[in-house]
Amino acid sequence: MQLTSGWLSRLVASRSFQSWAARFPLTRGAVKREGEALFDLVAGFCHSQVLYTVVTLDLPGRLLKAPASVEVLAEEAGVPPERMVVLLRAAAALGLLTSKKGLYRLTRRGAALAGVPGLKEMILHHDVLYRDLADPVAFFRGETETELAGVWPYVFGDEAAPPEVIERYSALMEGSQALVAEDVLRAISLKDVECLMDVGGGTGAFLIAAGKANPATTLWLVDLPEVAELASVRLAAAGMEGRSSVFGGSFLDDALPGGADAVSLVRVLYDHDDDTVRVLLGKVHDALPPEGRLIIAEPMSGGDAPERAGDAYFALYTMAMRTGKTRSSAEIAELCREAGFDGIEMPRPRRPFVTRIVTAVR
Ligand SMILES: C[S@@+](CC[C@H](N)C(=O)[O-])C[C@H]1O[C@@H](n2cnc3c(N)ncnc32)[C@H](O)[C@@H]1O
Repeated sequence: MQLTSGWLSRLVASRSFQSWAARFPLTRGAVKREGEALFDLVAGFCHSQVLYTVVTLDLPGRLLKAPASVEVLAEEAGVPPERMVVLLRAAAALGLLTSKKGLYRLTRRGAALAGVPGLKEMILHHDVLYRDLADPVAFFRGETETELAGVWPYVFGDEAAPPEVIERYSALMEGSQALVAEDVLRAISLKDVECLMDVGGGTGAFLIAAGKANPATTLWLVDLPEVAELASVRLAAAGMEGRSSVFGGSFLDDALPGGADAVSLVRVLYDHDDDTVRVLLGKVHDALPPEGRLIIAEPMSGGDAPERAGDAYFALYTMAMRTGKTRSSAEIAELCREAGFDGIEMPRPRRPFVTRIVTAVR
């Protein structure tokens, strides 16, 4: 429901109007829906914590094997039965579980939670984000020292982070890459691309998917040296050793290799501030030949039409990373133009919460 004028907002906020609208047949349906939506916002934190507990206790994995009673699940999870029933009913209310004849089982949404690649890991690493948001007013005032930057050490140019930290963030990205690659490769044809260079390509999951869909394309990956090593192993395991090259280095310090006719930046820009993005796009521009293509894919802000995933989740997440920023496709397009690109296109996103896409031509 959108209100554009002040007097209308004041009317809707008034108690007498609310009570009349909740009874009047033509408005009571909308009032009920608005009330429910408002209460969902009130309760959102509890919903997230129920989800976090369900995933931490691996209830989806457990119930995928067989339905189970409160008592069995309580025993297995080490939760008292009278508390377990509260958790299970909460998960049922959120559409994840259902119960029949004393047994809990997964709903379709619960089964999706068990099966969507990378989702479980994403939810589990939210413990850090939730700590960062524990005092949200201080967070928005910029008064907190957030921990999330520690999960992504490269954001402060810390390229020599401990291997376990690098492996953890790489696994997190690799796990969730399948959906991104699916949406990008559906939206964009790479069939005319002779050599695709995936910059900040992680362990190669996107490049492997692109390579499978385009068997004639040569595959190049650029990432920090430790990540590049992991990528070489993955590309070899995918049988793509012969058609791929991996470059270990920093796109902040080094020029990008020249010779590719397309460059992809998948979930890279939103890690960095505008100055770093300008430097990176400038290097991509230098590395591409005339008519070379740039493909940018990541979750984006809705801009003038804010949307839940981009503006009420990723924008907070990237802000907690400290150097990050969730931009709208229009903002990304503008940065591309500044770097000398044109021919900007923004294919309609299939699942904006997974990724949006901006493409440009050198
Ligand atoms: C959020 S991850 C995205 C990985 C992959 N593109 C994906 O979508 O799964 C960002 C990647 O950029 C890489 N990266 C960050 N700073 C970098 C730098 N200065 N030079 C090269 N790669 C960098 C990280 O190591 C990481 O693999």
